Amino acid sequence: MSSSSDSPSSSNGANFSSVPILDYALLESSKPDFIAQLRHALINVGFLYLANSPVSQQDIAELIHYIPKLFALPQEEKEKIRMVHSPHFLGYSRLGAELTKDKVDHREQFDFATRHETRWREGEDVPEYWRLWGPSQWPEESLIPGFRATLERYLDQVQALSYTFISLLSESFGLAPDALNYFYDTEENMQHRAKIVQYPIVTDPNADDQGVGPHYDAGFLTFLLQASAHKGLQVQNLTGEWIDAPPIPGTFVVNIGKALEFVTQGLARATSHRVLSPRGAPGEPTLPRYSVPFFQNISLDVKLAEKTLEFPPEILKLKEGRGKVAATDSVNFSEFDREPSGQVGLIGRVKSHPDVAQQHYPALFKKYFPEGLPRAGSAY
Ligand SMILES: O=C(O)CCC(=O)C(=O)O
Ligand SMILES: [Fe+2]
Repeated sequence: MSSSSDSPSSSNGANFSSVPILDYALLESSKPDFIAQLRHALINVGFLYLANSPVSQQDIAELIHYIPKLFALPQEEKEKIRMVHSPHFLGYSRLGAELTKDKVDHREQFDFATRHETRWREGEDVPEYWRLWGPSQWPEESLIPGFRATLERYLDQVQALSYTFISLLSESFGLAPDALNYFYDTEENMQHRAKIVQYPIVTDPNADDQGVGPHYDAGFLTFLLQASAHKGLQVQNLTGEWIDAPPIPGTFVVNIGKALEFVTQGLARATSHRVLSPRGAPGEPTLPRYSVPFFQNISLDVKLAEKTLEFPPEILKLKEGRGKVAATDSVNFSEFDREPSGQVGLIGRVKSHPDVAQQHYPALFKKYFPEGLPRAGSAY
């Protein structure tokens, strides 16, 4: 892939006006160039497109083909796998179930995750946050045959890519490829999450256009598949301007979560982003926008402040070139350094999905919602 926006010099260090495109094939032909472009994108932008990844394009096409069918399932079938039935916060969420910055997000979604048997057992002396991870809820196979196998195949591949990518990131910051392994558990004790999201078209010109409000992702890396042709995803640059990140077929959008920003001492930027609802102009298609974000997690038990990575001084200096990062609004993540990451994650989920918490985590529910169930969860 060639584009004027993929060279490190095309967006200046202090700010950015487009999201860089990295070509995974460059790893084979010229690894040092790939690593240099990656370093630039991580430090100065915090967002990048990844073209020619090893994830099978055929599997991606198959997954995309299933998405409208998933949302078109009878409402009662979707309700059968509502998130409220899952102590692992996996399953279906209706349109308008979540708030970001006190406004309703105009999206409907399913939360799925990579295969995992929960390690939490009732009555055993194990941390409650272990219960955060466990099996997904799947729609009835006969209603959408092959969907589960397709999604699992996709998640396996994105999971593998996410581990490779984190070792490339370590190299780009002058560390050994396995320097970040400390933050993961053994493979069978890890679980990563994904959502399949539908953003309906908003036709009323006066209606609010918040698909999802401005936020940071929480974990290490996000791999976003934009699964329809709509624009809508936007990324905030250092001066606060919103930059479009339109779908580019055959690519992932990769971005950094707050936990990775923390452990890399701010070298890898977590960048604020949002989605505007697609607008239905007369004569234009009325199909919704679809996306599939994959969130790479870290070990539930790890405390971020336990491990200080030693970056070469010349790498740390590169942060100076980008100027001051605007004040972050990271209320949700302030406990990261002191608490096990699973505890931080559990509290975040409880706040976002109070109905699930009321059902499965009554003590935490009481603590965070002493007045009872609010109208919707509030993520940020
Ligand atoms: O749907 C998208 O394009 C982005 C979604 C997102 O940022 C999120 O769910 O964290
Ligand atoms: Fe996000």
